[in-house]
Amino acid sequence: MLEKTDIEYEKTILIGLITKDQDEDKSKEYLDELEFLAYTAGGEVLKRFVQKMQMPNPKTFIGSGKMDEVRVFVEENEVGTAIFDDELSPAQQKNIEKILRCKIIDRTNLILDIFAQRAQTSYARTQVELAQYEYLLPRLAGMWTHLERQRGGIGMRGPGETEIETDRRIVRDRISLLKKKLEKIDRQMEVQRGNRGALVRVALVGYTNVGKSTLMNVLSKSDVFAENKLFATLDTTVRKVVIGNLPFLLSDTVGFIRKLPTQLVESFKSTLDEVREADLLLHVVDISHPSFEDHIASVQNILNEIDHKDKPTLMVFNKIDAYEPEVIDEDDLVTEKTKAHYTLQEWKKTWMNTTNGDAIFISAINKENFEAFRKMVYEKVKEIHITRFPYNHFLYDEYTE
Ligand SMILES: Nc1nc2c(ncn2[C@@H]2O[C@H](COP(=O)(O)OP(=O)(O)OP(=O)(O)O)[C@@H](O)[C@H]2O)c(=O)[nH]1
Repeated sequence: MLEKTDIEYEKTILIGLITKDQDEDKSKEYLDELEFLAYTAGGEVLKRFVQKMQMPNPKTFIGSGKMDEVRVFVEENEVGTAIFDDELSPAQQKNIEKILRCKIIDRTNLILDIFAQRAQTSYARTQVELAQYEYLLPRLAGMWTHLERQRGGIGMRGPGETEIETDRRIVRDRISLLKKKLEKIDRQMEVQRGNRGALVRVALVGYTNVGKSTLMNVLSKSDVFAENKLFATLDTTVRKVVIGNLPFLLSDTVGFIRKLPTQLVESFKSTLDEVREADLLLHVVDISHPSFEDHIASVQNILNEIDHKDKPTLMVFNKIDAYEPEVIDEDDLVTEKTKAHYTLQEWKKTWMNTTNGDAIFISAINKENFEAFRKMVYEKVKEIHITRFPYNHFLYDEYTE
């Protein structure tokens, strides 16, 4: 496991906006997440700069006065990297580099970088490399030319500098080569999936760091990599799990995040096929996270994008051990909605109603409510099994712990 002392952290600043559709609290939450991403990528955040603006400045993202303040801070503190909380256009990136003269990374680039750092297998590496080249292609002209001396670290993993600076044609060739390589592996994986026979397939989905791998471990008693950093899992792990006497296949796949770069959704299509072909989704949510409702919406958006919004889904609210009730001012308790979000108990009621009972509240770490969860998964898998194989009365008589 990577501890903070194992690597040298890069001096980093974050830059975000408070816009008309994003209030101060939201902006803080987004920057908290960006800081966690930066930390995962190897950055130590010295300061956050936030500006209130109707919309991003088309030339430099933030206004010129603010940019001056940032420039002075960067110079005085020898900041190596400035991370912007949105995707920058190639022109914005170039203009900002000229002013700040440090590495300029946007949210998309940062996520791609973490994926590059985390990719373990040649398949995951190929998928990330493809996404990185697709991100780079429109940004090639004249990019980073004055930054040669500062290469390495955040945002610089993956395609090497010679490729970055060669012309678009070579990059396009590389893209089509990688696509062909992926297609070949995809076909092999399709065959593998086809060979898995008649077992019901269950897929864990959810925002990054919600506890999917931990849950996979406790359900299958295996040893899947779980870490308190984002995107610990990039490759899909599939395990056979038996609950009671009913076997099924459980897959743990890449975590989702707000504004997951489209290049990544595209190149991870086949990893996500595991989700597409699942009979049942376990949508894991970290209920102790203040933005968990936004996370649910982000996951649902990505599921819509990959076209399976209507799949049977069990909402699994994890980390109830870490849930802290929101402290709400007495005066705020006037509306039913506010009241309903007050305690874990009230949350349970709300979600049980919203999901018609397809929700469960657990702690994967200390196994709280775990037997009820196992039983619920068992019942759902059994239901699917019976519908699919009405004549195969199988072994499932009763659920046993
Ligand atoms: N307090 C608490 N922490 C948990 C619980 N379940 C998991 N965690 C922790 O949450 C962190 C993330 O867990 P993972 O299992 O790696 O999460 P993941 O969803 O697979 O993460 P990605 O690979 O980023 O998608 C780890 O530090 C876990 O120990 C829980 O029930 N309670």
